[in-house]
Amino acid sequence: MKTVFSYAKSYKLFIAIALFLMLLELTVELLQPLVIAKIIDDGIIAGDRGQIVEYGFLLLGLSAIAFLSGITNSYFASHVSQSFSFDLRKAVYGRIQSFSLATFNKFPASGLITRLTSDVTMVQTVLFMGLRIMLRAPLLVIGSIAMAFVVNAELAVYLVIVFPVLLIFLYVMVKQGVKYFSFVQQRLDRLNRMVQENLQAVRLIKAYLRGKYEATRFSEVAGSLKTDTVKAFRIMEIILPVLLFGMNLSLLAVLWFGAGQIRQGGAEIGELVAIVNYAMRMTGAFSMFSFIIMAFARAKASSERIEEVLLATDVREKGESGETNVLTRGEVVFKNVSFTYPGTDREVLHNISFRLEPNEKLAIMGATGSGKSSLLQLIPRFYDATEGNVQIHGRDVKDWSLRSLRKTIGIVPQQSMLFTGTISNNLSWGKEGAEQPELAGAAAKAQIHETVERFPKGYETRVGQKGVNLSGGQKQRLSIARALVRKPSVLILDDSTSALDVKTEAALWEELEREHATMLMVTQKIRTAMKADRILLLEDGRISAYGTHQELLQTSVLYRQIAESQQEQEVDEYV
Ligand SMILES: Nc1ncnc2c1ncn2[C@@H]1O[C@H](COP(=O)(O)OP(=O)(O)OP(=O)(O)O)[C@@H](O)[C@H]1O
Repeated sequence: MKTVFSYAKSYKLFIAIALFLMLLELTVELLQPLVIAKIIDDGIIAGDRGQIVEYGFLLLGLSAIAFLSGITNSYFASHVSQSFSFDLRKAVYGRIQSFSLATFNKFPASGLITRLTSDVTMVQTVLFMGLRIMLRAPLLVIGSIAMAFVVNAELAVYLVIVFPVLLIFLYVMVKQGVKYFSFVQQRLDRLNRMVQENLQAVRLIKAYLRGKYEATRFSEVAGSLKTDTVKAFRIMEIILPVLLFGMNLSLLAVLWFGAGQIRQGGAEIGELVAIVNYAMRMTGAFSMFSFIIMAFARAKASSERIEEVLLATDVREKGESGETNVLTRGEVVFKNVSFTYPGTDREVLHNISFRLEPNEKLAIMGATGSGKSSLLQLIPRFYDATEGNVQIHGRDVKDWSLRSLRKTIGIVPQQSMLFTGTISNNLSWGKEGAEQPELAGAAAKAQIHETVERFPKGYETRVGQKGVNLSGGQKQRLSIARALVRKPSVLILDDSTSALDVKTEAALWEELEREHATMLMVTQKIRTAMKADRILLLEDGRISAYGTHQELLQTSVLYRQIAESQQEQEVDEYV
């Protein structure tokens, strides 16, 4: 909890003010029974109206102070807790953004969402309670006991007799509570993961008529969340009645022995009333305990989960900082590169070496799972090569700052990903502050400008979540335009033209050929690959062939087979 609550440090002054006000409210509250005792003993029983009025005004004054300090304390407590949760959320989000992919993959996305939302809310609530009632309740109990001893020590003893038992009971309950609430957060993670997956795959669920099956699965997951939450709350529900039972036993003892003392003249009525009043306040404080313990148990579980993110070790050798240089040369070199995904033991790339001069265009081909995407991911350092090195602009990628490196690379991923916003917003993602003509120019190269112009709102057309209102081909071309806006010196296209028709793809290729960028393009089509300067054919993570189309036709049996099969396919399609 230490790391999480260190984010409250910036609000030290406000925390001190809130705590001071809380103590003031508490002190006033503890003085009130004393004044009531005075009204009874010195005023009512002694028949002195002057004393009654004097102490009456004092009581009113104390109530006013308690009221005002209570309200001001609430103001500061909520200000501090809201600002704290804002800072904490920002820090967790920033940390997630800074993760290398290897670390990011260790956390399911739904788990990160729960941490950013409900876990942060839990610790925020506990900080608010801490400044408002969490300390107040135990202090009220301790203060009430102390004041009861001041009023009448013999009777006060009956208030503390049950204490050790109640404390042991509370300790056991807190431990259990933390355990069960941590289960509850895990269940919440699972539920989030499932909802996220289902909403993403809603078309698939409809197409495969899996709605009913998924609804049953959802009920099971939601059901286990319910069961664990009920279990956790049941533990908490036991706390209050047990505490109240213990306190009521004490109160009965106070009344019984207090009445005896009054009969024998050993105590005043006002004293007994004051001690009963303190006992009632203690009971009230105890009833707050169950809420506090519940919140504390949940916050402890939540803060541990948040700290998993904040304190995660993220191994990336270099490149986190450093100045941003504009890298424009554009050579790409792979030198004896082998690669194994972190946390696995199967090498997916073996001893890959090739060199691309600036502006050279490389087509990468290979069967599914042969390592094409894995190879491309090493250039922007989504992962680092396990052996050998990848060089760009004449230096090892690890020697550039990540910002410099990524600023000069344009990436079009295998699955086009667009964001909610306008088409313009999506395109300017490639280059912050890009002017409209730049966006339109890039869109024209990506063969999507005319289509966008035909939309009633043109570039201001809103794109739904993940581009739901666009076709697969339109999304692919917008993703390409987004990369081109950047004017990258290295352009990476990971099978990003699969949804384009032959004519559009040819026109796109003509534009890309003219682009001043070294290009690595995964493709399954020989017709596209043959236009590249070189072709790299991968087979099970190894280079099976490398050269021009003509060279590969001569040297690679596999390439020839692919070429022939695609030619036959085209003839079949034509016939
Ligand atoms: N994040 C990952 N963690 C572990 N293994 C992975 C990961 N991503 C891919 N792999 C494995 O690496 C191998 C190469 O996958 P890769 O995605 O590079 O192939 P590909 O040639 O791009 O395939 P496709 O044409 O289907 O996209 C596969 O065996 C795959 O199972």
